[in-house]
Amino acid sequence: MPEDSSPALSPQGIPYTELTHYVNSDGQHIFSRCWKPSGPPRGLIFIVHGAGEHCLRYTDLAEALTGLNYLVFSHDHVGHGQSEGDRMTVSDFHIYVRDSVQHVDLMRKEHAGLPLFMCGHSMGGAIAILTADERPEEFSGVILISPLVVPNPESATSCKVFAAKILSHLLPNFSLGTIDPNSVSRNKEEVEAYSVDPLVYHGGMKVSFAVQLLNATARVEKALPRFRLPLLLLHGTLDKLCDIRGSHIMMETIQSEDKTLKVYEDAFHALHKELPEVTTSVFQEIESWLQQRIGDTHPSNTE
Ligand SMILES: O=C(c1ccc2nc(C3CCCCC3)oc2c1)N1CC(N2CCN(c3ncccn3)CC2)C1
Repeated sequence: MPEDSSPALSPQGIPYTELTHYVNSDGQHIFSRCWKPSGPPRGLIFIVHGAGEHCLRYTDLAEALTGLNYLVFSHDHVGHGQSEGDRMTVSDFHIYVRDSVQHVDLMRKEHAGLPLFMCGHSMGGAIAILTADERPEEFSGVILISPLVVPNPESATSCKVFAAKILSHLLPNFSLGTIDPNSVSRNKEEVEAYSVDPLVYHGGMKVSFAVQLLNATARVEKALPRFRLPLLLLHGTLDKLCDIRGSHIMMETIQSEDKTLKVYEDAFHALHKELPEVTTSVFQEIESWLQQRIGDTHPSNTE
């Protein structure tokens, strides 16, 4: 039987030969994106997106950072956006961490010696924490926007968790329903943009995926006492998806001496896609935090 010579296609039907990508250790094509500054980069920033979304949703943040001479890179996790894999499905949460470590290694080969920061949102925050736990020596700091650290106590009671784990074995694709984007951001334009984005997964969360998110929170809990990197945490008080309590627990548990928690009163989950006054502040906080921590040792940092 001749080998199949037709090019691999993205979920949207685009040949991967036309898309920037890398191939993960399961042979899956992972869509990747790099935003480059006009001049020599002074540092690298790896953006880690959350569940159901994709890396191109971080273009605004990436372009703000390239304007400050950072090189920004990201990818669509397996089963998300333009990467291969069943939609918002993963057999083990560690696959997201493994693929992130692979992308960091690929970028390190091209940009050795530059300080590297990670910025994760929601589930992407959990991936960032676990990636930092695997490769702490790689990173100069971590920025977390409403990270998934502990499950929301209302949505993950011990009874619901037990039921989810049983159901996950019997009916792994059973849908737990969808997230109402109006509960994630007060910005109606952002809600609309998210709701019509064809690269976003708009289906319900499978119970097997929710169990993987629970597994992630358990692994994060074990990793926190080992975390000692410089940290900027940003969280809204009215986050109904990832409880701000998780960020307070992180601040109390980690070994980092350099740690900052910026709380946004009355803000919802997607702080980087919230009301203009919130999102503007989030971008400014990130930029100034990076500015204070990027060593001036690198020639491009002497500007
Ligand atoms: O990573 C997540 C996410 C999604 C669902 C989750 N459920 C849990 C619980 C479930 C029970 C077990 C314990 C974990 O954690 C989640 C994290 N993301 C990224 C976020 N999305 C939401 C929609 N977005 C949005 N919506 C409106 C306007 C702009 N962006 C983009 C970000 C949600």
